[in-house]
Amino acid sequence: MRILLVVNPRAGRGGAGRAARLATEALRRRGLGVRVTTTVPAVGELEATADAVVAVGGDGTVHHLLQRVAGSGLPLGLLPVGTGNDTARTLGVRVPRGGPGAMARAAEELAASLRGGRTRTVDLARADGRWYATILATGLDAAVARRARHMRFPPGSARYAAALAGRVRRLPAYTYRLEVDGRPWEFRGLLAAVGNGPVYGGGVRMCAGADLGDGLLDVAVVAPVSRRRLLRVAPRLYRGAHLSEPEVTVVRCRTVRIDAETPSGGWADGEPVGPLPLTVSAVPGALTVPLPPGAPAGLARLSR
Ligand SMILES: Nc1ncnc2c1ncn2[C@@H]1O[C@H](COP(=O)(O)OP(=O)(O)OP(=O)(O)O)[C@@H](O)[C@H]1O
Repeated sequence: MRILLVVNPRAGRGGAGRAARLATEALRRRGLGVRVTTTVPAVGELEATADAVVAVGGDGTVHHLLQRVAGSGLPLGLLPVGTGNDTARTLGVRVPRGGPGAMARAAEELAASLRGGRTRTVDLARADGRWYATILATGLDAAVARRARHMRFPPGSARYAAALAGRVRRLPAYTYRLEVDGRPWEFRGLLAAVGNGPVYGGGVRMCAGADLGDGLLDVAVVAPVSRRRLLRVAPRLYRGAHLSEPEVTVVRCRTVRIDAETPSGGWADGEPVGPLPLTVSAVPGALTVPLPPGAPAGLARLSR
């Protein structure tokens, strides 16, 4: 079995090189062939030279790889060394925290999953041809994603909270025009988030009910709120407990067209996707991921 590690030296706080060395050792010890690269190969080259590919980086690294592996059946493993690591959280992959021991454990787990050879498929979303795994942000959250991308401090997922704090002085209200499975829906909103998975922004569970195996998108919209109210509710976002608040509405659908005059357009997996309008569809089973050897039966349920 040939594994290609795609390493992003810019991810997180620069631990990607070390993580890649640990993963290489762990994989070779299990008899797997390993190649390491810092550039994402074209899809034909990937399929011809690798039996599985691993993203050693954060959500941006995974996002760039999704554009190559989605729909191909080529398994994508993760060694999450980014800032937010929301795709890893979504897929139940351990995010190494607490020094070298944690990184070594994550590398061993990854190698054991790939060696085991069991995989499952999960849904992806596609926004005007761009694949993503987590959530497409628009409105306030797109502005937060844009700001977080240009910040170097604080490290880790606290960066998104800091970016939000910098955006709450004047909260926007946009006129949104959605088509949800063809049905028009117009409202004034602070943001609208289109979730394939439940989480973005370093652990914010905006679309907490999103299921990677249901073939559906969870569209969470938030009505305009005061700064005071937002700051009060914000901590609940990390538990998904905001969903019962009166300003929050969630609808499930296969396809949504989303339009609003916002300055930041759409951002998915922490990356810019483009200006609105965007049409997003759920694509069932588009991503194949390795399954840990002791994975519970509940995960295998997602295999198609
Ligand atoms: N193949 C690629 N081509 C161009 N840019 C890339 C590629 N892979 C990653 N990047 C860029 O590198 C930057 C940092 O990578 P990444 O997003 O993986 O780490 P991070 O920002 O620390 O983590 P996270 O996204 O989890 O918060 C991102 O802006 C991303 O767009």
